[in-house]
Amino acid sequence: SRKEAAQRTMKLHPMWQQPIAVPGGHCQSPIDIVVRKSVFDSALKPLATDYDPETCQQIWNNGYSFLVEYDDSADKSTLKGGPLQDQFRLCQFHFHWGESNAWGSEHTVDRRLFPAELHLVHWNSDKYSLFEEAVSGDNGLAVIGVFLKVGKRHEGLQKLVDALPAIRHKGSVVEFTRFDPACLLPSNTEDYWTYHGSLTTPPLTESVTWIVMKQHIEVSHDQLAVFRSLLFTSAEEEVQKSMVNNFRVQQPLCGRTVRSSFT
Ligand SMILES: O=C1NC(=O)[C@@H](c2ccccc2)S1
Ligand SMILES: [Zn+2]
Repeated sequence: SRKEAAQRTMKLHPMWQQPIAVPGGHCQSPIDIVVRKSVFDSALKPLATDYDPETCQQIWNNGYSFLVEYDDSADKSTLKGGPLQDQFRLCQFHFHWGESNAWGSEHTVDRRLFPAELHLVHWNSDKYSLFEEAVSGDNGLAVIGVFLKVGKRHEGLQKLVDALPAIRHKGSVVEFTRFDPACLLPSNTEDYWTYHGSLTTPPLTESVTWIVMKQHIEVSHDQLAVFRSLLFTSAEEEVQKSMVNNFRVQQPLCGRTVRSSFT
């Protein structure tokens, strides 16, 4: 088809053919966080996460990233506080990364790129009864973004890294239990930027309260290399494409204010 021909010429994975714009989308993500333009808000509280490792269910390759999914049928792994008024349930976390350590994050800080970015995705269980409803609802989602830097090995991440070879191909899933995602948060959960934005993949809905942590976490070069051993493609496809550069480019701020919880 013309679309496939266009994708072939653009040599882009269908997913990452950057949509030119979302019709009427003035609150898109990710963005560049300009530190000196962020506005300190003393009303912003520390994050209050309360994650239950027993709700961890599986890890799978969805052809764009790998997701660790949690049982969100009850208020067991929750996020409150920060900029949020309501209680949010953790449904999954995943990462975005580059083919090299020079880039890979979705958000940037004063144009600085990080090699990867963790997203912990939560939905508003005070307002909605399902993630699918919250995705397109007002104040539906809260996503915590954590930057990754290459340095010392992250002991908590290793259990996840060891599971990746079993889900190399798109569509593969394995059981993954008793993982506490709190171990992936930086020690300082008081300092963050927050702004109103969107999902960074389709449906790109503008239902997200973004919470981007100021402090990064460190992972080793070898741990990040295992992320890059994953594939965008399923086992049947004749051409295997390595899962790298699965990030969206920064979007216009369109007059939005980024608040900071710290001075
Ligand atoms: O933070 C985000 N990262 C993504 O890949 C987007 C997404 C899309 C659908 C479900 C969960 C997350 S939104
Ligand atoms: Zn993401």
